[in-house]
Amino acid sequence: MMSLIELRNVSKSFKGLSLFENLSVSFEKGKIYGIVGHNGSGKSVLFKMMCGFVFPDQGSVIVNGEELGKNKRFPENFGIIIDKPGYLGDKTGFENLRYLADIQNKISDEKIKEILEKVGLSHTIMQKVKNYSLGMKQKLAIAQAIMEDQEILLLDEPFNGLDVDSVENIRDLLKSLNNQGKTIFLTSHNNEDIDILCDHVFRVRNYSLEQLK
Ligand SMILES: Nc1ncnc2c1ncn2[C@@H]1O[C@H](COP(=O)(O)OP(=O)(O)OP(=O)(O)O)[C@@H](O)[C@H]1O
Repeated sequence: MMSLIELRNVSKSFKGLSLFENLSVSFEKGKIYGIVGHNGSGKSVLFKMMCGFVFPDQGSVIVNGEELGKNKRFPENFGIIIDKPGYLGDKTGFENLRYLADIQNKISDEKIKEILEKVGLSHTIMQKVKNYSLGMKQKLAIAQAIMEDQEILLLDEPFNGLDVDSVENIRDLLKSLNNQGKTIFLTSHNNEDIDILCDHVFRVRNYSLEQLK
């Protein structure tokens, strides 16, 4: 079976800080993958290379059979949370999603409302994002990542700042997206999230990925 995403002999460093050396790994469609590792080990950089935000110094990243950076500058089909997403503070959560949706595709207002409901933000629809709590911003980031029905989700710390019930809700949401065939990659410093959700788990170690599950 063709891999969904393959990294071939990838090396990446920043100003003498080596993060990956000759990393080769492949990921299949339809799974939930967990990526764990120490602060600063390179999890976010890995995600950025997988979606073409950052290019490896050496080696290649192949998504759906196409090498990133060759013909494809930017792969479609990724829903992404990496770093803190920049929002327009003076706009409501709804308006922020509306704005992002207009840049990319056409999404109906109903669909945006449905997504806000799914992540647990339907009651804050009239509230400005600058007044959102940490957890509310995190839910908005999740909404942004999933609203276009993207096939591949790269979610860096999706549970950050969420209360217990919200963690449950988002876990269920991710499972249902996975049941619909989406491939999900997530990082977490919480082992329970990783254990409960992930089919496979990799740890960033020795400038490479070590498979734990
Ligand atoms: N554009 C960049 N320029 C220079 N250094 C960078 C750049 N991007 C990342 N780094 C460095 O690469 C290392 C890995 O960063 P990364 O964000 O991938 O870590 P992480 O594993 O996601 O950490 P955390 O668990 O804290 O989120 C860090 O030391 C970071 O400072």
